Amino acid sequence: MKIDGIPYRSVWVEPSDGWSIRIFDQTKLPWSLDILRLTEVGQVAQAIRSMQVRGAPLIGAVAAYGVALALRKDASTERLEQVVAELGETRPTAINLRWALARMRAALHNLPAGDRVAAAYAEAAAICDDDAETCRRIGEHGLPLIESAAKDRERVNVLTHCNAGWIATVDWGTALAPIYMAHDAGLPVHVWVDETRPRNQGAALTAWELGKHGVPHTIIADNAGGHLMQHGQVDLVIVGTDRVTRNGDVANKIGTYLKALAAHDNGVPFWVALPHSTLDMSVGDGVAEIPIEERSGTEVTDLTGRTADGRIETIRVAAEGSAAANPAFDVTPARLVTGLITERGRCAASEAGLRALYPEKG
Ligand SMILES: CSC[C@@H](O)[C@@H](O)C(=O)COP(=O)(O)O
Repeated sequence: MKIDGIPYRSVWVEPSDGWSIRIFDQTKLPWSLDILRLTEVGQVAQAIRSMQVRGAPLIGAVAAYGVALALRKDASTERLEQVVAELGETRPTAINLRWALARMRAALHNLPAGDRVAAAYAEAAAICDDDAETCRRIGEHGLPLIESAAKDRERVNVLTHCNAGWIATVDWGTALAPIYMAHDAGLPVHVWVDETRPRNQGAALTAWELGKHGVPHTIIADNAGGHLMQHGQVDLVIVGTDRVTRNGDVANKIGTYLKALAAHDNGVPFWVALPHSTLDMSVGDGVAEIPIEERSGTEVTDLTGRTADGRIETIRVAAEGSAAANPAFDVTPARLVTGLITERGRCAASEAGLRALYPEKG
């Protein structure tokens, strides 16, 4: 996608700068567009943990390049196993991270050590190309939902939660891909952007992305969605996901479950967009089995923003001395999900639906 007319992906390599890796520092958006240069696997792990890079597909892609950076120093089998294990621990909920690392391991394990660095860069690049094309196809398969909603409305109101746009993937995004395609096709799409406390990925990142692409949108407090649905102001919900189980349960940013409950109560279609790398067929019951990341309580008690004179500052908004809990994801049971939008088409959020689209998945 483009920023001020210049096409970008969310991660890229600079061969002319020692094959170092570039990402946007997402903790600085929307205030400044800082590009980070990563040359060591430790920097990659830190960028994932601190959420300088985030979004399920993107952390997988960046971790893949992290393997390549690590192997430049030591391409032994022992180091390969170690770095795959270490990067896999950086964030627990998004399965894309482990999917990408398993793919790297499978591609590299049986190669002679001397061939591994070039093969690692090539495999990481293939993961990126795969993700960009997969997300483009998710857009194509989600577009008809917006097209049909547009037939009897002056404006189609889509509500989304967190950021499942192009900066959460390598390109296009998952939940936002159909929205970009609808907007580009001239459809009158408008997006309700949940602010997404505590880290504000909606207000900071989704709103920034949509604004750069010229897509009409309005930021709302997380608690406003149910009210808007009761008053007929939401035509459909589209969210991304960090892991979908074989039953069709959906892990996504904390607060997604409450949106699904409100959508169910109001008869609003609730769609989930995902690439194949987000499917975890080894898990059945998502509520019981998906590990939910617990992050620092300071993300709840504090807020970061830009002051009038341009400084980025973090201030405490909570009462002094109170404890804060910060589960970063929740699981929406399949019964609340209208359907899944994948790169292979749409399906029911169920084992039968997923197996029909992905017969090769174990
Ligand atoms: C295409 S991204 C899908 C999900 O990763 C996204 O909705 C989300 O929950 C991101 O969480 P984050 O904690 O910001 O990495």
